[in-house]
Amino acid sequence: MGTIGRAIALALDSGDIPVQLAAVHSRDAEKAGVFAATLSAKPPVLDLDGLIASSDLVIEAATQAALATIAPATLAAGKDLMVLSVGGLLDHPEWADLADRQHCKLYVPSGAIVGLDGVKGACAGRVDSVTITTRKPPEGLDGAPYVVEQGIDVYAFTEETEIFQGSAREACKGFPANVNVSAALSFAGIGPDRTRIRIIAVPGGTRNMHDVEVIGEFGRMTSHIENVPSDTNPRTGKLSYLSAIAMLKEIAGAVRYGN
Ligand SMILES: NC(=O)C1=CN([C@@H]2O[C@H](COP(=O)(O)OP(=O)(O)OC[C@H]3O[C@@H](n4cnc5c(N)ncnc54)[C@H](OP(=O)(O)O)[C@@H]3O)[C@@H](O)[C@H]2O)C=CC1
Ligand SMILES: O=C([O-])CC(=O)C(=O)O
Repeated sequence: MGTIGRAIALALDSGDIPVQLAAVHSRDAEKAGVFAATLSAKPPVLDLDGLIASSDLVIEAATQAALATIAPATLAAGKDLMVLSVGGLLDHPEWADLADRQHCKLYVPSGAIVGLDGVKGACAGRVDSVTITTRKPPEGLDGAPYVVEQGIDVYAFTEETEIFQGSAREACKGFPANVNVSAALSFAGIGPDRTRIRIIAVPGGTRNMHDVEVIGEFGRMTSHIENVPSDTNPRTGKLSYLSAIAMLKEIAGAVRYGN
């Protein structure tokens, strides 16, 4: 029931998508209840087991830490799962196997990144490198575990400054609420250890930006997004929830566009 969860709930409540919001879940049931009461559907606020039991598809939009509980519980119950805290999937390849055994689906929307269709196509052939460069204003990086551990003052920079360079797997540990896009890119592409990421703090920046470059036998592909930070979480760009809403529409519909 954070930024993404509420945006999805509101989209479902508008009635534009043929999907019913069965229930919501939060650590703070009272706070969630206040929000749920504003929806015309008035979904019940349930504990996790109750939510899973009453749903066909569970959408995780919480944290990587919460995903460690939500994913195995949902999949073990044979229910489909959509994951936003995508970095939390990196160290759990067994969840894909569990979904397979339970005949249910694990969905990862593109979220705040663009071009994963092309990356998937490219990876059907030989790909030599995948690199993502993430640029965020200080507010979009503040408080990340890596920033805290390294004692980096993200507000002190006067010009664009690279604060991290490494693999997507390392980045998702150091920046679990900031670069889930690099995990989605890894799954679409060449995996979290070969996918490289640079994270750049942009003083005075107003957009969360991600530049992806893929080089392979197909040639070279680049993508660029300038994502407006959401109103309630500066780390999260608006396309994050719009992408999840679009994926829900496709799941509920008969036609699927793109790859
Ligand atoms: N894939 C992508 O492209 C993107 C992914 N993300 C990721 O998606 C996730 C959600 O993002 P966003 O909505 O912006 O984050 P918010 O911080 O706005 O909301 C997260 C919510 O999760 C709740 N929460 C935390 N722990 C638990 C738990 N154990 N059980 C239930 N609820 C819990 C928090 O509520 P409270 O603290 O009140 O309990 C909070 O309301 C994050 O992990 C974020 O990094 C974000 C942007 C893009
Ligand atoms: O919205 C963004 O820029 C991406 C983001 O927070 C994430 O990937 O975790």
